[in-house]
Amino acid sequence: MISLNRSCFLNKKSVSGPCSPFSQRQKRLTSSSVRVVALHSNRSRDRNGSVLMESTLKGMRDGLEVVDPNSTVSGGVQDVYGEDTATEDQFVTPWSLSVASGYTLLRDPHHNKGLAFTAKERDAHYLCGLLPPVVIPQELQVKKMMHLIRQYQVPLQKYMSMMDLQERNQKLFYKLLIENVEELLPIVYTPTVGEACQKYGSILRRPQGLFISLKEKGKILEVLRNWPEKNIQVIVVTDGERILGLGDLGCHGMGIPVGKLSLYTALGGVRPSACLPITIDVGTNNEKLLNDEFYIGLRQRRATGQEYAELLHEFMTAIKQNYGEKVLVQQFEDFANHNAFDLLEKYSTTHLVFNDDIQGTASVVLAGLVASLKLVGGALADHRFLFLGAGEAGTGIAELIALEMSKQTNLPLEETRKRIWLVDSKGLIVSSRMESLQHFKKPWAHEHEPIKTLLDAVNDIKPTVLIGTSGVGRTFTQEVVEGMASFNEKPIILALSNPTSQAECTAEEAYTWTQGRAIFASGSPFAPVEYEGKVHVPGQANNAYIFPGFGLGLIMSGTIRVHDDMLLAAAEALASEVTQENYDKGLIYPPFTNIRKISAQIAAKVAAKAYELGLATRLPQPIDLVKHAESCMYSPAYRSYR
Ligand SMILES: NC(=O)C1=CN([C@@H]2O[C@H](COP(=O)(O)OP(=O)(O)OC[C@H]3O[C@@H](n4cnc5c(N)ncnc54)[C@H](OP(=O)(O)O)[C@@H]3O)[C@@H](O)[C@H]2O)C=CC1
Ligand SMILES: CC(=O)C(=O)O
Ligand SMILES: [Mg+2]
Repeated sequence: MISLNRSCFLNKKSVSGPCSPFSQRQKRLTSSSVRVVALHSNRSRDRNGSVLMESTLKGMRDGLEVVDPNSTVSGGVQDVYGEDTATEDQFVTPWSLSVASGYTLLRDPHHNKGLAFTAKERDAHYLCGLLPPVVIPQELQVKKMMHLIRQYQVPLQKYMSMMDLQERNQKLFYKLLIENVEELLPIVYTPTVGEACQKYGSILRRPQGLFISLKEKGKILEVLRNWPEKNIQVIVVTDGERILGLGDLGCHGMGIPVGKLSLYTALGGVRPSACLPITIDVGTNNEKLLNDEFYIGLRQRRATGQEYAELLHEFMTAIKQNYGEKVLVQQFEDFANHNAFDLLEKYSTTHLVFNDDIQGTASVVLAGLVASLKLVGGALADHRFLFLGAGEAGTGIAELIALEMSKQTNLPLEETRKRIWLVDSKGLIVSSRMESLQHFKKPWAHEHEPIKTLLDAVNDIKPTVLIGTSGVGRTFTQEVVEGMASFNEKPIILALSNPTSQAECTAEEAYTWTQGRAIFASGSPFAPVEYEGKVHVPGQANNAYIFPGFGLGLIMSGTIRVHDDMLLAAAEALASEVTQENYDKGLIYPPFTNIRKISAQIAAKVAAKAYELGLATRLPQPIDLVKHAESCMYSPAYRSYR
């Protein structure tokens, strides 16, 4: 394997054949007996090298002269490519050829193995002297990295250390994450990713995804083509307007698609090269960011209305044009609800789109509720549900619960919805508010006297399940939780808002205020709590349980559209993974330790449903879908280089 990273300057005159950068470079390679392993014409727009070759050839076609810099250099190390001697008015070509060896191989995160390169590989790939003599196995590298990460006290330092590793050695990053998922999930994902987004402008080192801003209007297709990987299977896209419960973080929201996609790989086994994080930048209404000198996005207020819709439409069209009609899961993430529902509805008939906050969250919460029935008894339809928060997560979950109840009871949706109540910032959603309600709240406007506060709603409706999706921390007050405990033997309390600071209550509060009787889960993780001698382990009700396996199921079956029944299938698969041992600890979700196996089960159930519905295109259907899912999964083990 070889790689070049050289430059050559061009003057605006004519091209002189023998001195063309291509022939010069080839001559150099031959003379130094370096083996070109792959220089395929079909890599002409592949990462680094071929793109540059093409731009150089274009330069030649445009009538540029290649000047031999040898003639301008006397003595010492030759400035063969003229990069040292070029003046500001001379063009320099940033030569790079993508087949990596030597120093460049060490800097290629896809292929770098660091100290794990064997002696033979070091010899064959020009690495001798570039590494200290020791050769260590990947397992020891994992141990060493974990030791280093554990020494950092500040979560953001751990996050940055993980991001550095991802940029340095991708396989090691994923091995670390897969083998230490419980410990590292709170670092690469919520809650730490929230802080990382808040400080993204300061901590960003290398771009980790595509930024598509209003400036790119009219040329989004070209921008997509700048991404080095071509075989994309999953895109996670945000416009940064509702990042976790932290509000509008504009372009700094990029941390979310990056984090979600690292989970697609670590938890769901989708190849990292098939994942593309995208941030659409239409400005921000966050005054603090607009005045922050380190802000990396467009310094303007958010575009809305037609301007927004046109940019998004161009983006959606370009995605299809660039990647074709073949399957590509596009996950909308952390859009504000005034755009999220409309985008999902508009594109769900033309694209394979999925909104994680509405649909993935619904599936994960339904799974937890189905599992919790083992602890509290009864059927889903025997329970009463009250939500604080009637946005994407709240109404998304409510709708899937109602759908599942309807399937179980054969009652119409309109009936099953009546067992579910939602409170928003103005109080209980009731029919007298109908006129002023956003469209996604209207199905939940039941006949009832207006109620202003959550506490009054709790005392009036007497729910068996209380779900927080408000994005506002500490809104499940002591009175609210004690109220739940006063009429439920085992109140189910889910504080789903992220990150930890926005959780509606803490695990400790939930257990203490219910005398250890609550069945509690939260969006961001909480440590186990000891209450009167018993240890309670809170579960993590987070869509991270669902979207990686869900996405894998869509990809492996070649599914062309998402259907609600697939969300139900995913929920059923997840719920069935909760063991008696988990229940004994009060858990309604399995631990993340086995998440890859769980993802394979979810993927298999989703794919099976897709085949059943006639939405899968990969035919024939594999006989054993679980085995098939497992066999499709990316492995972070190093490969041997010839
Ligand atoms: N655990 C998980 O997997 C997931 C967690 N979430 C979390 O859920 C939260 C909400 O997300 P999402 O639904 O997308 O956000 P939305 O903005 O769509 O919805 C928020 C809802 O909360 C209501 N609300 C805000 N403040 C209050 C308040 N003080 N009292 C009562 N209601 C209030 C809003 O009311 P109004 O409509 O009147 O403005 C709105 O209905 C976020 O923190 C997010 O991180 C989201 C997805 C997945
Ligand atoms: C988990 C998630 O998707 C959210 O909090 O938005
Ligand atoms: Mg989200």
